[in-house]
Parts: sequence; C-alpha cells; structure tokens
Amino acid sequence: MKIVFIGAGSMAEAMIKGMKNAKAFQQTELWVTNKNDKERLDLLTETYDINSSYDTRSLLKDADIVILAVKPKDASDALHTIQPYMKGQLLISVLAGLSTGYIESIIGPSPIARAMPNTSAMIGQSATGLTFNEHILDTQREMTVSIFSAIGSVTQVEETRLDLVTGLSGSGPAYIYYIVEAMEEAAAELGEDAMPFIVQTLKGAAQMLETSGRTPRELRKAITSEGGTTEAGIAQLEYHHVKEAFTACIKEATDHSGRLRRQFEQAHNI
Ligand SMILES: NC(=O)C1=CN([C@@H]2O[C@H](COP(=O)(O)OP(=O)(O)OC[C@H]3O[C@@H](n4cnc5c(N)ncnc54)[C@H](OP(=O)(O)O)[C@@H]3O)[C@@H](O)[C@H]2O)C=CC1
Ligand SMILES: O=C(O)[C@@H]1CCC=N1
Repeated sequence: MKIVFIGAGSMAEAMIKGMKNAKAFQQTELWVTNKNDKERLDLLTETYDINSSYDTRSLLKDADIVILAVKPKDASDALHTIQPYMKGQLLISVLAGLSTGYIESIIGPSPIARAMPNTSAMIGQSATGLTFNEHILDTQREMTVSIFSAIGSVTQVEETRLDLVTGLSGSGPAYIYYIVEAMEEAAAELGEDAMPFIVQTLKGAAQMLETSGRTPRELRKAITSEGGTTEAGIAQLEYHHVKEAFTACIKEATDHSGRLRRQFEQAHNI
C-alpha cells in the first residue's frame, strides 16, 4: 500500500512517526511532499526512512490513500494541484474547518474521510474524531480507522460535530501545555525539578480519569480537604473565573472552526 502526505508540517510528522512505530504499517510505503521546503522533506525522509517527491503525477498515480495536511489557507491550491490525478484514491483531510462538501466541490464526487487528530499522534496517543462522505467504500473506511487507531483512539462522529472535536481535542494539547507553562512559572523556585512533579501529576490524573470509574468532580472532591490547601487553591481558580475562561476557550476554538468552514463554503457557493 502507498500513502502520500500532501503537507509535511507538525501534523504530517506526528502521523508519520506514529505510523512508523505501529506494526500494521511496517510494509506501507509512505511518501511526503510540501510546497517548497526541500530541507524539511530531507529531514523527514532521513528521520523516518520514508520517500519524498515534488512530482504530483507520479506521487498520486499509484497511491491508495492521499492525506491532506496543509494549513486551511493553502487548501484550495493544494486541492487544485492534486485534482487532475485523483482517480478514486481515498482522500483523508486532517484540516480544521474544511468540509467534505468543499473538498468534493474541487475534487469531484470521490471517497473522502475527514479526521481531527492531535499532535500526540507522535507517541500513539492522539484522540481522533472521524467522519466519512457517502462515496466511501467499506475497505476504505476500515483502512482509515486502522491508520488513526495506530496513532491513538478513534471515535466516529457526525461531520457537524467535527468543529467541537477540533476545539476540544484537536487544539486540546495546546491548552494543557499552556497550563503547564503556568505551573512551571509558579514553581520557578524548584527550577528544573518542577517538571517531573508536573508531568507525573498530569499522567496520574489522566490515568485516574481513565481507570477509577469516578467523575472528575468526585476525584476533585477527594483531594479537597475542608480548610485545606486544595480548597485555598481552587478558591483562587474560582476568583479568577478559570472554569469560565476554559469554557470560553473551547467555545471560541469551536466557533472559529465553523467560521473557517463557512468562509470556504461561501467562496465556493456550497
Ligand atoms: N498542528 C496540530 O496540532 C493539528 C493540525 N491539524 C490540521 O493539520 C493541518 C496542518 O497543520 P500543521 O501540520 O500544524 O501545519 P504546518 O504549517 O506545520 O505544515 C503545513 C505544511 O503544508 C505544506 N504546504 C503548504 N501549501 C502546500 C501545497 N500547495 N502543496 C503541498 N504542501 C503544501 C507546507 O509546506 P512548506 O513548508 O513548503 O510551505 C507545510 O509542509 C492544518 O490544516 C490543521 O488544521 C489538525 C489537528 C491538529
Ligand atoms: O490551530 C489549528 O488551527 C489546528 C487545528 C487543531 C489544532 N491545530
């Protein structure tokens, strides 16, 4: 099988690394291309033992799957470039806010999957939301699920839910890193000793959420002694409206995904 990545940035690399580490893809030929950053292609081909090319015709001619991983602003160019060579190959888009309807308006009626993974794909820990258009074959659906299962968890959702998945888990790791930056600053006196405490605290909390069978609220209550330190700390989070800030953050990212989608669709009268 041959899989071609159009775009060679953070998301393509996260998926390539995840797939190279997965048994299921050891025999798969992975190819990658980008706009013009040859150095980046050389780095990826050397690091992951994959192939690269700028010859779109030969890249796509015998491809089984084409994975579109460019920024939304470059989507129209990239789709128009590949359109003449798309002859029923499965197209998987990982772009925020680009609907299957928009993609079909350029490529024509063809099998399309939309996925919203995140960069934890690099270590096989993405949380991916997946949706398919009506032209997808069962084998292509299974192949798409197996690609994203190789790099983390997969949940099939209605296409209308992908904006929310984008705002929640596509962007989600960045929110967590932002909190970690704050924790690091607050623990500056510990210097480099702070990070192991932070990382293990996050790992432990994530595992408790996954395995304890208790709700986040129950888990939080179990830590919060009356008159204790956690209560004092959480009072500050409440004073600073952190919960509201988080709700607004996810809502705004979700709404932005919708705005991107509508911009594309309006440009093509969809
Ligand atoms: N980063 C993330 O956490 C996530 C990103 N996504 C989605 O993935 C997509 C890619 O994001 P990310 O990897 O961060 O972006 P990057 O900016 O890191 O990479 C974009 C890539 O697209 C290439 N490119 C631009 N135009 C073309 C073209 N016409 N033909 C071929 N390649 C082209 C660029 O090449 P060059 O460098 O030569 O210009 C670059 O390799 C986005 O649409 C985003 O919505 C989804 C989930 C998570
Ligand atoms: O910031 C973005 O637009 C992309 C989509 C999800 C994560 N990164």
